Amino acid sequence: MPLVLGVDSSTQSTKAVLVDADDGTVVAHRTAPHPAGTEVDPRAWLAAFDDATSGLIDRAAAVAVGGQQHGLVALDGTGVPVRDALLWNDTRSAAAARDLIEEMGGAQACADAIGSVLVASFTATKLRWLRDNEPANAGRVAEVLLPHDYVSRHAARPGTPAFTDRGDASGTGYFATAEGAWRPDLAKAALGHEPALPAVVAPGAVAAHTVTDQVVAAGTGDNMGAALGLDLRPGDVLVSIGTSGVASTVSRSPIADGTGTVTGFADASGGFLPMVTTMNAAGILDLQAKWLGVDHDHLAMLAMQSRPGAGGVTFLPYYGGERTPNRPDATGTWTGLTTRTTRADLARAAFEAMLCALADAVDALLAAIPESPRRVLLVGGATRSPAVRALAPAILGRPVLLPPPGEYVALGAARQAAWALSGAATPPDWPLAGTETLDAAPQVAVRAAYAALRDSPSNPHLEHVEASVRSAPK
Ligand SMILES: Nc1ncnc2c1ncn2[C@@H]1O[C@H](COP(=O)(O)OP(=O)(O)O)[C@@H](O)[C@H]1O
Ligand SMILES: O=C(CO)[C@@H](O)[C@H](O)COP(=O)(O)O
Repeated sequence: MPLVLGVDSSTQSTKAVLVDADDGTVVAHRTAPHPAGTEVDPRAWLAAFDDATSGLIDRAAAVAVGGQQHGLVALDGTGVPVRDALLWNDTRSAAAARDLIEEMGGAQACADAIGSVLVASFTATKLRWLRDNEPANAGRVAEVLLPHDYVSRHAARPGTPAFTDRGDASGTGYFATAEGAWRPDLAKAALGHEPALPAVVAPGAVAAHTVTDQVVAAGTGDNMGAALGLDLRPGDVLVSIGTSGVASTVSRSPIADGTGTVTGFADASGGFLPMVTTMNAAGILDLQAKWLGVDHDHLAMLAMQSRPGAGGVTFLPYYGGERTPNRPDATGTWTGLTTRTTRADLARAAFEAMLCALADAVDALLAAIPESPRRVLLVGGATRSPAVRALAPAILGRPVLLPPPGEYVALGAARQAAWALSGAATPPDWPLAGTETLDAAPQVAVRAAYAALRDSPSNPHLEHVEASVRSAPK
């Protein structure tokens, strides 16, 4: 029974799971926190990797790292970061995204080239921001990595050249996703000169070895890792509620959505991963709990004391700007507050707003793919909340499958490690037992109230970016 180690270097923490390669049983797990913020010294992720994998990695025959997508780890000629990494949820490069889209010939041309329409999350936009705002730093950039590439190389023997996979590469903005090849010309256009890019390792292949000769697999983006961990099939929709809110599915063919709502990523097993991402998800609950001075259990209890519609309170949860819809400069907008509004209503409104944004994401995803929906699965840190579990099927308007509590990105990375270790053509079959079905009557009125506010012409952030994308040349 060989053991394999899967790691999720996600936005808020590193999670490591040690897994039996034969059947996917988790035998041990550890986590280590990351610094907060949208700009982080990437060496903190290496320290968190060392901490979370300590005592586990020595027991593993193979290891793989899943990581938060996008982001910019810019290294100088000696491999030292030229500045702190910019994360996927840092919106300072929104204008750079608009410029690059225009230079590529408009939104549809951009989607045709890379599979997605650029938003501030994508690495290419951060390279352009660096070129325009920190030219001295930009000039020192010799190599550009994604967060998971940087951590994977740390796991490998010193001197190993950097490597990545097509899943995470598809979120850079300089990777032709349908063809599976870098577009170094696009990286050069963004940065001003051509940086070294990591080798793209095939799904299931051995990418490198550790200093003690353990196999290191390619690793991937966290959402691709979750799809692998849950063995997602076409028609399955995975809703993940972590720092980001994500609705994703796997598909055999690429998409190119010129509206920018659905990003057309590659997955970690040779197919594609159409996906809709919101920037504000579990953090909405964190903030609401802080404002009300309660913990998460109390917040959930309060929310369940209110009624559907939260006593008329509705809000747009765009606290950190938003990506879907594309409103990077937006802020939160609360409506419907009266003298009758209670603390319970305020708590309830937070769950409803978070889930309405995710329901929009699911609808947009389903509208963009040819497959009819098979199953909707729910994962991520916020599923620990009983109120999320109670309200998700009601707001999503369909039954939701809740896999047993687990770190599914890390599990997917472990499955990739086991795949590379086996040398087989396909990943090992790991059964998923104990999935619970959540069901509730759909709350159509709650979604209608949210949609009315989201699309209200009086919303100060509505026109700005969406209009600029619409008017980009075809
Ligand atoms: N009981 C809970 N109720 C609501 N939210 C929770 C609970 N436990 C954890 N969370 C939230 O889950 C989030 C972390 O989820 P996770 O999927 O690990 O995020 P990421 O992968 O982005 O690092 C945090 O924002 C945290 O507050
Ligand atoms: O930007 C995206 C997807 O495009 C995010 O989903 C990041 O990949 C971060 O994920 P979490 O840390 O929230 O899981």
